[in-house]
Amino acid sequence: MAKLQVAIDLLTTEEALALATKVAPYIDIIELGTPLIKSEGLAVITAMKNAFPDKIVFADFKTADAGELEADMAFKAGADLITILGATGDATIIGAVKAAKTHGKGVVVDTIGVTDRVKRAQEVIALGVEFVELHAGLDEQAQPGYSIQVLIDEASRAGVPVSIAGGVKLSNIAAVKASGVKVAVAGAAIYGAADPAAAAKELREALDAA
Ligand SMILES: O=C([C@H](O)CO)[C@H](O)[C@H](O)COP(=O)(O)O
Repeated sequence: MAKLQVAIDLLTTEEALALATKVAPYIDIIELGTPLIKSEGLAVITAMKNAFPDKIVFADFKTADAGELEADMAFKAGADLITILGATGDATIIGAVKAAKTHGKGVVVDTIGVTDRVKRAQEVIALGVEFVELHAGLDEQAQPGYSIQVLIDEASRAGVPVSIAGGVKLSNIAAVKASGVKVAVAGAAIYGAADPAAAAKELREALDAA
């Protein structure tokens, strides 16, 4: 069964907790977006884990260096998963995996900025990461001609555990699931909806039905 992850790209702990409260019944993983963590610091991780101890709390650090140190910081604050950039060197990923093993937590590699996402996903899985996020970030999504189909095609041939992030919404979540992903990540489709709870419920139902 594919998991549903809500990516919270809001800027305050108060807003993030309010959104999570609305959508928690329908989602498995609560992602604290990079802008949110930069705005609120490690305290937002602790606040979210304390409020939702049964959810997987995902700290989108996008770490590029000092992997062991930054992962240790995130896990001590309450994160269950942390992202490390796939574009960085293996040593940073290996360090984060070491910290994850110490804490009994996990590392996700984010392929933002990686040219050959499938090749890099296959490489880093061998380093002990939980799964790889095939990710077109907000800036890449804004480029003319962007289509999530690229990520769906990559997931279909990855052959390793992956998630897709980059414009997941109701109209494409069945195709995202059919590609074999472990996790479907939806940000704006939930936090930008007029009724986030209804949007999360529809995505959950579509994911489970597909
Ligand atoms: O990770 C993200 C981005 O880099 C900003 O932090 C987004 O949360 C991710 O792209 C998912 O969001 P949507 O594309 O809006 O679904």
